[in-house]
Amino acid sequence: MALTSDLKKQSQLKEVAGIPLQTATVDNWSQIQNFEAKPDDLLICTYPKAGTTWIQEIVDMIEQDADVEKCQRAVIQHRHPFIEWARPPQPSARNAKDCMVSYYYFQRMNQVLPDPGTWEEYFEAFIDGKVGWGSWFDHVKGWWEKKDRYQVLFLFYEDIKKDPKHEIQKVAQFMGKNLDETVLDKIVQETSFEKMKENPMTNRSTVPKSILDQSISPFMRKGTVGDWKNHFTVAQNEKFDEIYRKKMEGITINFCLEL
Ligand SMILES: Nc1ncnc2c1ncn2[C@@H]1O[C@H](COP(=O)(O)OS(=O)(=O)O)[C@@H](OP(=O)(O)O)[C@H]1O
Repeated sequence: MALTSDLKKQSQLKEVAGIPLQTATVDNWSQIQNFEAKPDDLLICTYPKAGTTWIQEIVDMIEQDADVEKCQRAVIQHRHPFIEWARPPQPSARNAKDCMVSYYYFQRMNQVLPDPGTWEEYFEAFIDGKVGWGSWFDHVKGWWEKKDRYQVLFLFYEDIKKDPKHEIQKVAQFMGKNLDETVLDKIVQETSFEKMKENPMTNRSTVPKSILDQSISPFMRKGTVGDWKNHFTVAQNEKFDEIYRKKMEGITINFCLEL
């Protein structure tokens, strides 16, 4: 308990160009900024809680031709290290409302991120981009505007949820892989929420409780589209939609908010 609250106290974020980030990231920023990708590197660029772990597992399963044993070689955060963790594009977007709810629970259970406060407080902080890794709006707008200029595959969490086979096929094509039907079906099965929730290489169960306290909220929490409806009040929803319209003006992007 003491360790937990000490970590929480040290979990204040610092900023780079106005974007709140973890202290270790900010302290190593020059090294991170100098990262040079190799021509065949594949970057997964997700807003927190948008389905990072899901797309990481899908990409690894594609690379390994659905060899489950090979995908068990290490935990997901080692198979696909985070550049900004200073131990070192494929943006995946998830609708802002579900991201907000998922992030709120994550900040409650993650002892190295600041305490999110009440849901009402968090709602305001998220809208203002005063959360780790900054504004959802800036992330999505930034990548959406760049997607046609670079070799970028823009994916939506909600689409993967709706038709995983079709979306996984799209990722494989982007990676230049031709998957036969059996391999594809296996990837769909192995990357389902239920399977990944039970898989110690993806469910973060190997991370100590002093860092991720899964008794507060599991890392693999619900994995659904539309959980925001259980959290947003009518007034919050109206306010959010108004802000969304303003911030996303001129962006022709359609997020699915329920299935
Ligand atoms: N296979 C699969 N299917 C559906 N949903 C899945 C899957 N794997 C992870 N998830 C859900 O994604 C949310 C976690 O997002 P991230 O992996 O981006 O989190 S993190 O930023 O890396 O901490 C988190 O969402 P919530 O359940 O809404 O909290 C996870 O449950």
